[in-house]
Amino acid sequence: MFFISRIDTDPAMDLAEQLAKRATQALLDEVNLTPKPGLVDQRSSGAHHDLSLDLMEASAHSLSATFYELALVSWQRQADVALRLEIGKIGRAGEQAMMNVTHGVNTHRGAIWALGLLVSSAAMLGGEYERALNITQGAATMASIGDPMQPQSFSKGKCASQRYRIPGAKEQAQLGFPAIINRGLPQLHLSRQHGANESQARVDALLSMMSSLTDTCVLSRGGTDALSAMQRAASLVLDAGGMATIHGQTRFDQLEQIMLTHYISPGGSADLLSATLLLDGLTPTPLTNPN
Ligand SMILES: CC(C)(COP(=O)(O)OP(=O)(O)OC[C@H]1O[C@@H](n2cnc3c(N)ncnc32)[C@H](O)[C@@H]1O)[C@@H](O)C(=O)NCCC(=O)NCCS
Ligand SMILES: Nc1ncnc2c1ncn2[C@@H]1O[C@H](COP(=O)(O)OP(=O)(O)OP(=O)(O)O)[C@@H](O)[C@H]1O
Repeated sequence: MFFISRIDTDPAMDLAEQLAKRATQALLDEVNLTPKPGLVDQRSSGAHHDLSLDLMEASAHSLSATFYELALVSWQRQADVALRLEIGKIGRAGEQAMMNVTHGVNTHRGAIWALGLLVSSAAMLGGEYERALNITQGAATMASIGDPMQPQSFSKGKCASQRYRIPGAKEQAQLGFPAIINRGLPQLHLSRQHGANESQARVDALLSMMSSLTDTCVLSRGGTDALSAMQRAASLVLDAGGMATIHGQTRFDQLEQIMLTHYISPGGSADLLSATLLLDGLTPTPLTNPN
């Protein structure tokens, strides 16, 4: 007689593992996507003196444990202050773990925030979601609950938000990631439908977000003139047909020139591209209507 030994698997741990793997992969896919204007990619460090592809990849790998913990603690929980406190603590510990790996360089702060909230929301739903909106709405609810333990520290993003009176990373999450829902995901699906290859479609998605996002990375380095110039130039690439066309690629070169002249980098859009790729993998139904 044979006995089959059965090891019970824990659905919460299974989902947490899957979400952590996907979130880390989304960060790796974003940084490896080439060409990107002003950002670290496979060609160069763009407009960054303290970042490199190796550093970004090491940082992405270091965040797997944070995403796993965020998902595990959120499994089938309701959005409330208790959970907000827990994920705030894990998110800040993740920022610290990232800083330890990068020796103090900010590689992925905005990404921990955006992908962390999305991973948490997906786990709150117990992995049961059909559309990206289901996940972004839960993330928005969590982002809107104040964290009483949040330290009142200085940040360039907060400073730019207040100085120019524009929404930053926090507000983007509290509003349910409109840049992803209205720009990144629809553009990704549209470009694929129009025959762009996967890399071209992903760059188009990045450009679509760059054309409207009030990116505090850009504002703190270049002010409103640089932000407007970047938004305009990104939108011209898409107007010309996007990265799958010769005209689009010519406009992309012009955009890249603007980024390097102003020494600016769309870090916020890059974070939201990672989040777009994560959601696209979790909920592959297109947001656009092909008709
Ligand atoms: C909200 C965060 C990102 C801090 O934002 P703040 O603007 O104050 O700081 P900072 O300039 O250091 O980082 C902003 C980051 O967001 C990205 N970003 C910039 N502009 C935008 C924008 N308009 N939309 C989205 N992301 C943006 C940038 O890439 C940048 O890395 C976050 O670090 C935070 O508050 N964390 C606390 C931990 C927590 O509660 N975590 C819970 C979920 S994991
Ligand atoms: N491929 C990428 N290349 C560069 N930045 C990226 C990339 N992907 C995401 N980012 C985001 O951009 C942010 C870095 O922006 P930025 O360099 O403006 O931050 P900083 O270090 O606070 O400012 P500064 O470099 O002006 O001193 C990171 O926190 C990260 O979230």
